Amino acid sequence: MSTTPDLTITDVRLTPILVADPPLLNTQGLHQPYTPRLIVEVVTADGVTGVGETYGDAKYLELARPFADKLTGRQVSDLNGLFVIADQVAVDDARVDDQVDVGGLRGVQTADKLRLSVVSGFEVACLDALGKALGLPVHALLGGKLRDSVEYSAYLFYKHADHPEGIASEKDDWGAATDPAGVVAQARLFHERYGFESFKLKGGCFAPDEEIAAIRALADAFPGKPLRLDPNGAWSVETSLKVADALRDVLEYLEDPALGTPAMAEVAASAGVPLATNMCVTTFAEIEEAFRSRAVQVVLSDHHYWGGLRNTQQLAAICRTFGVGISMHSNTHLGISLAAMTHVASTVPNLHHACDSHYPWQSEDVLTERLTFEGGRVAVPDAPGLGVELDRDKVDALHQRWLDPAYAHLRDRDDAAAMRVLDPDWVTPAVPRW
Ligand SMILES: O=C([O-])C(=O)C[C@H](O)[C@@H](O)C(=O)[O-]
Ligand SMILES: [Mg+2]
Repeated sequence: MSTTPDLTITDVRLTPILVADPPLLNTQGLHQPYTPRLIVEVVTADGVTGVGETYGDAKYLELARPFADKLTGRQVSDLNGLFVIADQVAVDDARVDDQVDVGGLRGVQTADKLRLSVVSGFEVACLDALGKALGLPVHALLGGKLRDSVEYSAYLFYKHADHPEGIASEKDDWGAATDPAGVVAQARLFHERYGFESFKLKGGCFAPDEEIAAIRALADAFPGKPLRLDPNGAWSVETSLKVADALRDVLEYLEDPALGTPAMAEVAASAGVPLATNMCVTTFAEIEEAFRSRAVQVVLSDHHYWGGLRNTQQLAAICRTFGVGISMHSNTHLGISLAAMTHVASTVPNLHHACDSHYPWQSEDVLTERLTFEGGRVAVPDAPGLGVELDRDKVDALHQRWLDPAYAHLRDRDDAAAMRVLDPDWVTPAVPRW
C-alpha cells in the first residue's frame, strides 16, 4: 500500500562555491579564473533532497540566507508561496541603486530581479524534491515534455590560452582564439566534441570589422549553419546597422547589438535581421515597451533571473502571443542548471532556436555524472526530479575554495578586475564602444 509522501521542508542547505572559468573575453573585460555559484538543497521530512543552483555573488547570498530561514515547515509543492516569501525579504538599496550586474551583461538590476534570481534556485530545488517524492521528472511537473531532447548552440568566445601568469587558475585545452582562424578552430572543436550545429560568437571585444570577418570565416567553414553574434550592447545604432548589412545573409539573429530598448528598436526597424536579447528584456516589466516598439524578435530567457522554470513558461506564453521567439540565455552555470534548462525547454512549444549554454566551458561540476551533448542536444531526463545527482565531495571541495581567504576577492564576479591584471589601465568601456 503506498503512503502519501511528507513534503514538509525540514532543512535547507546553502553552499557557495567557486568554479573554474577559462580566460574568456567579453566587452566588459575578462572572466576571472574562478566564478561564484550558489548550490541550494531543500530536504523534506521523508529525507528527500532537492537541488538547485543560482548566481553566487554576495548580493544573492545576502538574500538567499534570510529566504532559506523562512522555508522550513513549508511544503516543497508550495511553489507560488516562494514568491510571497521573496517579497518579505528586504533588499539593501545600495545593492540595486544605480547598479548593474557584471557591468550590465545581465541587464537591468532591480530589487525584484535580485529576489527572483534567488527564488529560481529554490524553485528548482523544490521541483527536484517534489519530483523525487512523487516519482515524476520535473518536465512532468511542468506539464509534460514536447520533445525528447533539447538543442544547444556552441557558445564561442574570444579567449586567451591561459589566465595571466602567476594567477591561480585551472588549465583548459581550448587554446587561444583572438582572430577569425582561432574562432573557426574553436568552433571545429565544439562541433567535434559536442556535435553542435549552430554557433554563437560573443562579440564586442574587437573592432566590429574583425568580428564581421570572424563570422564570415565561420560561414565559410560551416556553410548554411545558423550563426549569431552578441556584442552585449557595445555598438551604436549606426555600427549595428553596418554589421547587420555585412552579415545579413548568414546570421540567424543579431543579439543585443545596441544598449536599451529605444536603440534596439531603431536597429530592428531597418536591420533586416532578427534581433535577440538577454539585456533589454530581462523582467516582465520590460516586455511591453520592447514588444510595442518591435525592438526584439527573440527573447533569451535566463530562468535564474526570470524567477524560475514556471516563470519561463509564462514568458514563453507571452512571447507566443505577440509572435516573438523564445530561447534560453546562459551564464557560467553547472549541470544542475543545465538539467533545469533542459526540462523547461522541453515543455515550451514555441522553441525554434538552439539554446545557449556555457556548460562546455565549465570543466568542474557538482554532479556525480556530467550531462552530455549528443549531436548538440541534451536528452531530457526522465528519472524522478531533475534526474541528476549531487556529488557531495565535489561540492565540499569547491566550497573549500570559496572559504579560502586566498580566493576571497573572487566571490563577486568582476570581469573588469580580471582585465586589469593584464592591463592595469583597463577601464570598463563607455557605451557605445564602437
Ligand atoms: O548572452 C549573453 O549576453 C551572456 O551570456 C552574458 C554573459 O555574461 C557572457 O557575456 C559572459 O559570461 O561573458
Ligand atoms: Mg547575450
